[in-house]
Amino acid sequence: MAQVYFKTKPDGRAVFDYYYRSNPFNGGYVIFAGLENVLDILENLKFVDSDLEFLEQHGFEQEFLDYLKDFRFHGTIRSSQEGDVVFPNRPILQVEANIIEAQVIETMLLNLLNFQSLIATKANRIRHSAKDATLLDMGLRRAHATGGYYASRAAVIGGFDGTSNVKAAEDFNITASGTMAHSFIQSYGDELQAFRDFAKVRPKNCVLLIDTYNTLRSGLQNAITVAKEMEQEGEQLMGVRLDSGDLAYLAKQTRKILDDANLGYVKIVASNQLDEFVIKSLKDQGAPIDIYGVGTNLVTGKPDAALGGVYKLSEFNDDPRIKLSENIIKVSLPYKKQVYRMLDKAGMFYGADAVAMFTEDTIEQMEHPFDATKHMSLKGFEYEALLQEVMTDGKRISMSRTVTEIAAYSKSRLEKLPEEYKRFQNPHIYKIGLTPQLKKERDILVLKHKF
Ligand SMILES: Nc1ncnc2c1ncn2[C@@H]1O[C@H](COP(=O)(O)OP(=O)(O)OP(=O)(O)O)[C@@H](O)[C@H]1O
Ligand SMILES: O=P(O)(O)OC[C@H]1O[C@H](OP(=O)(O)OP(=O)(O)O)[C@H](O)[C@@H]1O
Ligand SMILES: O=C(O)c1cccnc1
Repeated sequence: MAQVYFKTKPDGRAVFDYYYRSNPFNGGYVIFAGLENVLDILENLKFVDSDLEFLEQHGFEQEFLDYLKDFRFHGTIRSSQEGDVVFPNRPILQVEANIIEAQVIETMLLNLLNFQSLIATKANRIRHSAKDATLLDMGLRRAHATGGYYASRAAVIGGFDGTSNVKAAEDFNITASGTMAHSFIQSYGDELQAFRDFAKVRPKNCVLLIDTYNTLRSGLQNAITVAKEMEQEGEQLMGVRLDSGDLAYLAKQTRKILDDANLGYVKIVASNQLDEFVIKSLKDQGAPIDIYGVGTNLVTGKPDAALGGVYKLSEFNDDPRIKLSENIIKVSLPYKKQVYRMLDKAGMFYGADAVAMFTEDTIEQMEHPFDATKHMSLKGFEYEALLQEVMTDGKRISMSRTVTEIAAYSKSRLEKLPEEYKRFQNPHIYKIGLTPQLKKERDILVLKHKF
């Protein structure tokens, strides 16, 4: 496509929208993640000699390859802030650029935003169940190959506290954490000696895995012995980890036995195929678990596996563009747009985002995108414009934000979303409406292209 654009309309200006059509996990929202990584790539995007040689072998013309040699992204990006709570069928990010530049970045942008938004959302659901407990990502070994790297980043944006993925911890400046594997204890055969050696070499943040042989009769007793020995050395055992069996029963027994041994400070860590539902159930059963380690279900976004975000052309050389579909919900929104979020008197999200043409300066009403009987007056509402310019002419216009800052922002945004949108069963549906002008212009284009 890029080579054809280069030969036929090299100066074409495009506007593309990134959005998704339905919430994952039957949930009520998505946590938008991956923006900083997209901006990093856009600032540094180029074709090196080996890329050009590869493309030459695939029949691309010399003139086009010469163009790619000096290729840089010079576009403008307007976007929701990374970490914000977002909803289906409204632009989350908008790219305004030369058509070749805007097209070449499509798959990279979708890959980063769809995956990280899926995992940040899953992480946030787990955070919702875990309440104030500590959450650790343990998923790299079960992740879809290199996806694990970005999953660890997204997990922290969604509310996790740390990761066992040391490379992600180093690169994204997030907390690295870990306990021990069964193989460590198996290698000794003698569980007590394994615990002793570990505690001696790594006394700080030491967590002993107690289910290799028998959780209550062997692992816990040996952990208590080592905890007492650590006290003699002026150290404290941080915790014990349960990784099998009935986690509620074992956590209650473990807590009682630790407390009876005057080890009230020793924390209980639990892992084993956890997700938001198991953690909620454990909480409901009163399991005294302080720290949850979550792997597979987090980093694979189980059971959904992908967020179906799309990248659709909405304007070309200042003319609106539309994509029709048999399925009315899949008809795209033409024109360059802005999205406004309605706030209630207390500054909480009211439950409605209005999509407007970028050129509209007052918005007074929003209409249901397809149901002519449904509309809502926006008069008297405070609102926020959600698509903010983050990149102009290929350059970021503000400092990049750290993962910790993004996570804090995400938390503050979620606090503004009323609880009924966060529940797991039949969450309240957040309203997305179109201004009458945008709806009218969309319908004119639908009729123009209809057969
Ligand atoms: N009290 C509980 N309430 C609800 N779910 C639990 C409870 N205890 C454990 N689970 C969950 O039930 C599932 C049990 O899985 P599984 O049968 O593989 O465990 P296991 O047999 O104890 O472990 P392993 O095979 O590793 O020895 C896991 O997802 C676990 O997190
Ligand atoms: O269950 P997940 O949510 O995916 O969490 C991570 C799991 O990975 C580890 O087990 P694994 O069997 O890989 O190794 P281990 O022998 O070290 O426990 C760990 O003990 C957890 O059980
Ligand atoms: O630190 C741990 O205990 C850990 C890390 C990754 C996977 N399973 C366990």
